[in-house]
Amino acid sequence: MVKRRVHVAAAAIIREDGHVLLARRPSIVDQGGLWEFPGGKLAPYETGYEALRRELREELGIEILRAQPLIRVHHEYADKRILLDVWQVHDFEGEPFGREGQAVRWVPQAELNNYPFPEANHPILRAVCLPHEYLISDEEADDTVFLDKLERALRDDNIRLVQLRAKTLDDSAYLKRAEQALALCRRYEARLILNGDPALLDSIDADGIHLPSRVLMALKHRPLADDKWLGASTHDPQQLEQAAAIGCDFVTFSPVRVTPSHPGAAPVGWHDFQQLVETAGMPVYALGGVTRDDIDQARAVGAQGIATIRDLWK
Ligand SMILES: Nc1nc2c([nH]c(=O)n2[C@H]2C[C@H](O)[C@@H](COP(=O)(O)OP(=O)(O)OP(=O)(O)O)O2)c(=O)[nH]1
Ligand SMILES: [Mg+2]
Repeated sequence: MVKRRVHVAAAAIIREDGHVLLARRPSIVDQGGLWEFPGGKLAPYETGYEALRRELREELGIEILRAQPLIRVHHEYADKRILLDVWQVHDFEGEPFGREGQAVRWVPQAELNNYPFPEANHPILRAVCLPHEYLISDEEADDTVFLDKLERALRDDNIRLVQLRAKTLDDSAYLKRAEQALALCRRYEARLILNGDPALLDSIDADGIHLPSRVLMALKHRPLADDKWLGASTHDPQQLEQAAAIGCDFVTFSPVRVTPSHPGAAPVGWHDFQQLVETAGMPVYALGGVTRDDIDQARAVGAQGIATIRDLWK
């Protein structure tokens, strides 16, 4: 049987207080009774954005004023192949309500896990909960200098996702720094991801682990519980596939551009990056020679956003 292909535009409407708008699919339709991001199938000749605007008029009675791509998810159901083309809606007119009688609810991000979603939605939930900038900390000999720089990024640049990368520290110095960094991140409600062995989380209750690509490629299973974040560094299609196979929640992909830190590495460029992100099946941060000024460009080609050391670690 040749499976039907379905292209669906859906909306992640995230309020300023972080609540996300969900709707419940009527019990009689496909995936009935499950919660979803409002939206629906593209009509012939419609673009994703046009379909999004029409569906939200029809389903919620709102008029979208501004939206940006969030993530594209390809998923195979038993009866069809689906592309979920998900947009983050930044601005709309009207008060959303269930125009087709469906339940509609603003849900705090922390409670999203309590709602049953269709299988394809897993990466969307990751994308909704992750910020668009990922700060990777630089090598820093002194703890006090390190903490000052970290606090500056949290306070002045509003960073909410931090990777503690410190290859030059030994284990005990790393743990000591991680504890201090975690306390600081907690104060700013930022997440701290440790770069290293998953067993680090037994000693310190950080928010997750970031795997170097070499470690990623050696794993057979996801090495973390589901309530922690698992990230990984990737540089080619095989590593992206492996990240999906072991259930990573997000990845960085590098180098996208020429970067002084890795002068020998061939940059992939935005065009090829877009092809890689399209089938990644999880949020991807562009890394390598990119700055905050590149966030819109990165998102336009499907990325979650950018990851950087240089631009945010000052
Ligand atoms: N809108 C939406 N659809 C989703 C999500 N997750 C997911 O697997 N789907 C699937 C379920 C359906 O097979 C398909 C969306 O179709 P739909 O029934 O909403 O399409 P539509 O609004 O155009 O409705 P219809 O006129 O075809 O009945 O995508 C999601 O988060 N939002
Ligand atoms: Mg619909």
